[in-house]
Amino acid sequence: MTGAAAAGVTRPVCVLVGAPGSGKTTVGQALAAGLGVEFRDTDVDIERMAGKPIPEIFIDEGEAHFRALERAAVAAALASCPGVLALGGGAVLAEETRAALVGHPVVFLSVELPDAVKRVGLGAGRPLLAINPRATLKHLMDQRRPLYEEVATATVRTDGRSPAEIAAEIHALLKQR
Ligand SMILES: Nc1ncnc2c1ncn2[C@@H]1O[C@H](COP(=O)(O)OP(=O)(O)OP(=O)(O)O)[C@@H](O)[C@H]1O
Ligand SMILES: O=C(O)C1=C[C@@H](O)[C@@H](O)[C@H](O)C1
Ligand SMILES: [Mg+2]
Repeated sequence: MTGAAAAGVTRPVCVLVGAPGSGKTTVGQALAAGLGVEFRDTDVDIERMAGKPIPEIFIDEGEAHFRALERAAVAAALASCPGVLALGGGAVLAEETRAALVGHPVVFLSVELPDAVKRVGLGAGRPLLAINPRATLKHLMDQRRPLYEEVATATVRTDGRSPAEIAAEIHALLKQR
């Protein structure tokens, strides 16, 4: 038994970070299935906590309120998720969250703009991409790449690769640890 397990502390086997459309949810589900562990997504936790979809939180209470819910959701999940945990695309903007990720196995799913644009389409369900999705996505990705790299213990490229292939690479990386 590890020290953490002996102390009754639950930690994710893998935390996924990356831009909208990098595949955190899709790859995370495949990875969790392959490892036989639960999959958790902080976006889903936030919607449950707020009792409404993320676009409605942005409209009704604004982005600052959403980010506060997100910081709380990430902290709770890091302390209670025993499986694969996907964070929202903007979670790493919070210094508190970046600090909380230290010591966890964090995989940055990298994606370049052409594949990201294909994957998010018109940005449906992603409030930050509601206007001019391509330009906004480019701006978000440029701003956030250093933050994803700062928290990551490994980076896995996703361009032109299938979710199953990416999940298999992460599975192999986790086995090496
Ligand atoms: N490697 C891939 N190749 C092709 N399509 C992909 C790949 N990964 C994800 N997709 C598709 O791209 C879309 C976005 O993927 P997904 O929702 O998993 O991204 P995300 O990183 O969770 O985004 P968000 O930050 O908005 O939650 C989905 O339609 C998914 O099927
Ligand atoms: O990139 C972002 O800032 C976001 C990504 C999504 O996962 C959601 O967390 C929300 O739509 C905000
Ligand atoms: Mg997602």
